[in-house]
Amino acid sequence: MLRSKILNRIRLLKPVIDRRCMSSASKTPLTLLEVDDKSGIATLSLNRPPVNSLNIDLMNSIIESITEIEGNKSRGLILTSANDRVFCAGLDLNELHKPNQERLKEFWAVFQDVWLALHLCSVPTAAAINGHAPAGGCLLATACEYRVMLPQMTIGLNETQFGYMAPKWVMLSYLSVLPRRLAERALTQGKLFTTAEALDVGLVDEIAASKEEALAKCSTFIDSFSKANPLARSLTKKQIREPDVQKLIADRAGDLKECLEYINSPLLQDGLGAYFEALKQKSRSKAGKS
Ligand SMILES: CCCCC/C=C\CCC/C=C/CC(=O)SCCNC(=O)CCNC(=O)[C@H](O)C(C)(C)COP(=O)(O)OP(=O)(O)OC[C@H]1O[C@@H](n2cnc3c(N)ncnc32)[C@H](O)[C@@H]1OP(=O)(O)O
Repeated sequence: MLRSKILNRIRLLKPVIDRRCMSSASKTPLTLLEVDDKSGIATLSLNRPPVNSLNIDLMNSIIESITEIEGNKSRGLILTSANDRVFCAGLDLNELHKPNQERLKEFWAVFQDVWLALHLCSVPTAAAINGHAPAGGCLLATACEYRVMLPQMTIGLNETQFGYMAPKWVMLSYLSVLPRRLAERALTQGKLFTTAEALDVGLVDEIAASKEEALAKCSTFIDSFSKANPLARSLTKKQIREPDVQKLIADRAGDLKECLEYINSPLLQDGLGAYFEALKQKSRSKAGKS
């Protein structure tokens, strides 16, 4: 079966699930996993300061946590952030800018893996988006089945704003939640939706006033499956998601090759360099360092 093939592959890649990746700087875990004894719902918090940008270690940690959740019979998974301002800033730009080629190959393969693991997770999944969720952050949220977002945040696939085109399978996540015409416009504009706009177009399902409320609303969504047989539910989810998943699985190597060429092209490297520098400059000005 497709799902078990992928999960087996993930397990082969990561045979020890209890050794969750640690941040090399602080030795704190990059994800925090808590399972509520009463509800059986697992909360997975991204914990890579300052902005939960996705590097190889964080993505591996997410995959390991999902594998653990599927193994420990949790009833559902809520994805959230340990940071009050940022859900996830997307891919770590350090991995994309002037990359080491071998590391870039590994990075892209793990990026594909994390999308597959979240997309095919057998238990109900919901994102409590308690901060900004640009690019890869939006991708994690849209791979979940339900989204609850805090006010005054932003979410969207903004790749064209920094000179990139989102890969085909990333676009599919958008198409699974937005009508085609709207997805096309938002993708080409690189639009970041405010929370209110995201609710209006259906990119998120609900707004919550606080993180606690967002978690509670995600739990209510997960509870809505209490009358569904878990196996039948997960097979149905898999069946619906299979065409999108197959598009990536059928050509992972081709996707990797295209991405490497694309990411390495001088024009895109220059654009990304300028974007990243502007981001650092903004951060320095905020801190009063310039
Ligand atoms: C033909 C085939 C085509 C195939 C396509 C191939 C390839 C396409 C690849 C493109 C895919 C991209 C997906 C991505 O996810 S790329 C990442 C995009 N992310 C963003 O644009 C977000 C950028 N960040 C922000 O907008 C803000 O940081 C914020 C998330 C809104 C948070 O704002 P704030 O709280 O004010 O924090 P700061 O801005 O001050 O940042 C603090 C700190 O963090 C650094 N940083 C922020 N984002 C990233 C990041 N994504 N990666 C690495 N570092 C990041 C920022 O520089 C500050 O650090 P310093 O203080 O050290 O400067």
